[in-house]
Parts: sequence; structure tokens; C-alpha cells
Amino acid sequence: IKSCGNHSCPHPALHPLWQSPLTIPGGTRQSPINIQWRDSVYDPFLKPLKISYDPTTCLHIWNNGYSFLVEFDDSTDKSIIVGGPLENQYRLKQFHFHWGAINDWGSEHTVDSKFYPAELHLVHWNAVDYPSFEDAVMEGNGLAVIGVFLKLGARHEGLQTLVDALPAVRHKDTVIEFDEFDPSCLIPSCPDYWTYAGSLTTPPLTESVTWIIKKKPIEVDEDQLEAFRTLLFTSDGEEERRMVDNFRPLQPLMNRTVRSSFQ
Ligand SMILES: N/C(=N\S(N)(=O)=O)N1CCCC1
Ligand SMILES: [Zn+2]
Repeated sequence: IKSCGNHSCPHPALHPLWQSPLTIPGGTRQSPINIQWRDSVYDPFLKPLKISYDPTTCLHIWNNGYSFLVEFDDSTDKSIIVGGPLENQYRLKQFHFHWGAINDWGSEHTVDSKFYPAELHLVHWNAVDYPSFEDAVMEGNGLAVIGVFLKLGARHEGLQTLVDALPAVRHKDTVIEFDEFDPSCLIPSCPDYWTYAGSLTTPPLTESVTWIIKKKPIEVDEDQLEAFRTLLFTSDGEEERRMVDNFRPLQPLMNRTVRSSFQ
């Protein structure tokens, strides 16, 4: 963790703005966590993750006051993931990001205590066992979230489509139609991932998530990260607060093992 070396600039983990409680009483599988590479255990029985998204299920992009998210029509099994650590298939519901005010931090998970400047979450739910997303959110095997780290590098053409739409959702509770987007363009082709049992990182913080964290980051450029930072936590007409550092502090690993799909 990089200290800013300047006490008047507290580390975002101490940032008063982060509304959700720092810890959940009685929580034993909270997220995010630090992934200590050498403590992760290779599991040869883990399958490759199969991702099949239908771009026509893409509905809209909106600013919910925590992040910006792209939501999908999850009334059919058109956009699903299967395999990996999962017992059955899970339907894509939405994806969103977490990022920092500066490139030194921003991701929710860390790898060997290293922060990335941002992290993508693709949220899926178990429509085989549960009738709705809201029900699945309350169940131990209800959700599966793919985490992808973003690192500073080359411009990402697929992400640019999203970035171009951000000015239209600058304020909280603004939404625009967004269609024909296939989010698999945001997922690295390298099949390697870590997986562990965790939780949502924003309210309701329920312990319902099978996390699948891709080992390889995607590259985005400075302008694209800066575009994220032009968004606002606040609604139109309110005093502007820039949407940055929207990540939850690291949570204790407790009695959990992180498995890897690779040696
Ligand atoms: N916290 C969440 N996702 S995350 N950050 O844990 O992936 N969500 C809250 C409700 C829907 C998804
Ligand atoms: Zn998230």
C-alpha cells in the first residue's frame, strides 16, 4: 500500500466518504481481500470459465451514486457464465467499476498488497436455484462476480465506447440507453484466475458472492481513467462531489483459502 506520506491526505481506506460500514458484525466471508499469491492453492479440478454474452441484452448505462453501471436484460439465459468454480450457470445482471482519485490506488482487491488504479466487476446471479436477483443476493451461492484489474497502459478501444457515454451520466440517477455492447471485450483472454468465497462490497454486503478474479489486468490509458474521475457522486443541482475512491477497505481473510486455476 503506498502511503501518500502526507498526513493531511488520508489514505482512501480512512476516507470519511465511504458510506458502507467498514466491517459487518459476525461477517466471516467479507470482500474485498488482499490476494497473497504465494498463499493461493492451485486446484486442478477447477474448470475453465466459459463466458457467453449476447450484446443485444445490453439495456442502459447509469450513475447510481456509487459507480456507473451497465445493466442487462436478465429475463433469459442469453448472457451467462458457466464452469470455473461454479456448480451451474449464472446470468449477467450488470457490470460496474471502482477507481481512485489517483493511479496509486482504486481497485478493491489487491495482489500481494498492490493496488491497481481500477477494478471491473461483472455481476451474475444463479437463476437455476433462485427466482430473482434480489433472492439470489441473500444466498451463499447466489452470485458470481468476475473481477478484472485495470492498469495504466495502452488505450482500450472497447472501453472507449463506455467512456464516450460517461458525460451523459455525470450526475447521480442519470441514465442513457446503451445497446449492442459485449462486455467480454473487457475480459483478458488469459484463462488464469483466483477464486474465493466472499461478499458484495457495497450494501447489502451480503455473503453471497463466489469471486472469480482474473490474474491478468487489462490496459487502459490515462485519459480513460480520468474520464471515470469526471463522474459525480452527487445529483444535478447539489454541491458537486467527484466520484473517486469508491472502493471498500480490505477485509480480514479469516478462515478462507484463495484457490488458483493455474500453477
Ligand atoms: N456491491 C455490488 N457488487 S460488487 N461491488 O460487490 O461487485 N452490488 C450491489 C448490488 C448489486 C451489485
Ligand atoms: Zn463492485
